[in-house]
Amino acid sequence: MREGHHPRHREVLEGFLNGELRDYGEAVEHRLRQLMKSNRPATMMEIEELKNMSYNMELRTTKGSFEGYIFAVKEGLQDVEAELRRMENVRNEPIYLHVKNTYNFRERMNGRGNMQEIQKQQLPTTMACNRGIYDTIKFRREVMREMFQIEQKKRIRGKGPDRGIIPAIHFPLNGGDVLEREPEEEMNKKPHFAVILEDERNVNPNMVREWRSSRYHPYVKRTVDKKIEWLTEDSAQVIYHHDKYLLYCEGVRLKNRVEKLGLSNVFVLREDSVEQIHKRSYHLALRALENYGAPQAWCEMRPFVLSATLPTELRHYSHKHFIYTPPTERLRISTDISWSRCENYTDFKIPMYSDRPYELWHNLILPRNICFDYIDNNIVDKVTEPELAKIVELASQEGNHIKCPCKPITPGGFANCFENSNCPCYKTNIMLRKLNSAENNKTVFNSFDPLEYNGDTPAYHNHGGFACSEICGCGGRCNNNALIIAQAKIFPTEIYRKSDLIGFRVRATSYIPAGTPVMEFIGELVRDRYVEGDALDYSMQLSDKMEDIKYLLALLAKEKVFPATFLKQLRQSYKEDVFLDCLHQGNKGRFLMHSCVANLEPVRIYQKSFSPAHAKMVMYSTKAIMPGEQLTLNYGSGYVGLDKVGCQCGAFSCKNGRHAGVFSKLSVHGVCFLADCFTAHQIESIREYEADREENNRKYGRFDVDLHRKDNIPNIESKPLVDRRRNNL
Ligand SMILES: C[S@@+](CC[C@H](N)C(=O)[O-])C[C@H]1O[C@@H](n2cnc3c(N)ncnc32)[C@H](O)[C@@H]1O
Repeated sequence: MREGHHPRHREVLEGFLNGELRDYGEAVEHRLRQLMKSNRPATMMEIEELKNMSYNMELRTTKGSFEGYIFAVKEGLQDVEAELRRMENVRNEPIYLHVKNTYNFRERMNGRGNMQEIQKQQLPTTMACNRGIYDTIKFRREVMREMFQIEQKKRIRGKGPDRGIIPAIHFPLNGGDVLEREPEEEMNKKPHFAVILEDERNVNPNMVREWRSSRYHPYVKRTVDKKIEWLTEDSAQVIYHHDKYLLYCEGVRLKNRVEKLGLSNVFVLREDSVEQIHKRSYHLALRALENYGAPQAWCEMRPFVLSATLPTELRHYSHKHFIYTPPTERLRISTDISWSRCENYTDFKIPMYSDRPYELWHNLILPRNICFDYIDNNIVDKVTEPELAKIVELASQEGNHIKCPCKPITPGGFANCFENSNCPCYKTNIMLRKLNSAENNKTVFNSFDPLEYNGDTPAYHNHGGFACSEICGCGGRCNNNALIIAQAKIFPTEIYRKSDLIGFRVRATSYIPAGTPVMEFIGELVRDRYVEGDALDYSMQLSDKMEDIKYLLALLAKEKVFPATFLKQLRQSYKEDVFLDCLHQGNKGRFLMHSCVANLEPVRIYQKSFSPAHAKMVMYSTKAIMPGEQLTLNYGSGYVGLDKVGCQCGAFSCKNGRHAGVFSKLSVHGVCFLADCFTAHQIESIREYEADREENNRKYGRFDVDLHRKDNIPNIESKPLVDRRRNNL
């Protein structure tokens, strides 16, 4: 190869000629034809010359390989669309769009602002398909249409400084290029086609920077087939220490993370008293019995009398050990299912394992539905959910949102918004207690104290909190933000499967105290009508049109929280039930299984305003969760997805379990009996955990060693048994 030549330049030229350069006018076309005729590869200089001629065309070469090109939309979009289709056919996969500078373009079109100002702002708008693969094409068309309309209004053919404002659609040639999306920070500044709720706020400002600079992993936005291929290629058999060392390490990891986020002075892993445990057990018992559908005979909670041993009825279902010992040899499918989203955080990774007996890396079979793109914030597709997108925009106007002016006492510290009667956010938080019909409802939604339900059994419409956010004076760093711990992702977890029957699940790999906001359930906000097919198994209801209008909106109206006009619009956003769909995009919440005695309970926490798009689904622990325990949710009695195989949760009071008959005809005292069982079970497990921790501390050193020492993060795993290199991807 001669110097200055690129092996693929000829291909590029052909591409230009056949496709995107067609509209660049005669001069460009003529030059191109000349070059083609010369029957030799074009030089870099010639390409440069062409680039200058077609002022808005950019050929990008990175590390000697042609990665993609930019179309300038000049005459019309039909050609571009035809080219898109052609490329999709050739590559047999959808092409994702990357749209730049459309905002500036639009501003200019509307004749607003002076050009220099607009140039200075340079607010690129990046758009990527939100609804996953199946809606790509639809979404793309919408974008096309919108751009075409803009283009029709006025055509700009100027040169020089104007060139930056021509809308360009970037069609990556290889999947890897997709990772060149703008950081989401940019997307949030001026969303044009897609509305992204929330910025990537985290409690540690340093982290935000790191986070934003992180790039997408090439895995993200691949087709499902490619993803399966990728995961299969990446899988490796690994050996772990066969004692509890792994769990000890996970404990250290948790501590490190708490420390790193500056939470160690405010958040403590607290253990409940026996009375508190029993109170939670009573709620668990009520909730477990809801699975039976029929009205139960309730009884007043009675005090728990600690007996020395577990009740015999409970013995058969409680494991011999509450603390799990990880298998020595495992098939690791991924070191981190959040991919490079979190690559800078060695402490925060979500590995995925297959622990099926006899499964080895060469006979690994993965189901398609494990493929998804990891996201941190709920998203709304402006095209499919215009109402929700609109209400988010409206809520950003003064008077339509709630924020506080509070400031932290010491710089970098936490503000005391909670129990500050002047804080509007705190007052709203307390106002929500009125949703609960219980007389003495004191359910506390603050940042660091364990959540305790008082009164009613938990349900969306009668329990919820309001949290400070980044628009407040405190920036959300205060004690009135129940989302802090969940969003800090301090609890290490792993995804694993043991049998085909129930697929992949989530387990905690460290201790989680009761009443803690463990994680958020993240997904795409969609209306009821879009939840179909596989999405039925991966969606969670976020708002209920009947209940929410009856309770939540009625309360907001009564308390005159918002102006009447906004309240009316708010009501519109509750016209249909809204779900969080995490089939294509979500977080680890999509792997949560159902249990008749679930250890997580979803609670809605609102921020800024009160539309479904402002609600966060936070998973609180209903009891102390032991290291290695599976994280579960109660899917509710309406969920029919378990009917095929029957519930496999294995809980004592499971509706598919041995004792189902007993629980369906439970006497008044049965609830108390069940609560007693749960309490005894928990006391035993906490006792075992403490003994285990003591033993680990003796064996491996203190748990609370100097957290800043690098060698404090032990190397928990040995090398893969088989060295496998990625090829052909
Ligand atoms: C949200 S997904 C959970 C993740 C899923 N196991 C996977 O591998 O992607 C829900 C599906 O998991 C299965 N599932 C969840 N809980 C179950 C249970 N207790 N018993 C049996 N299957 C369950 C059902 O097939 C259900 O439709």
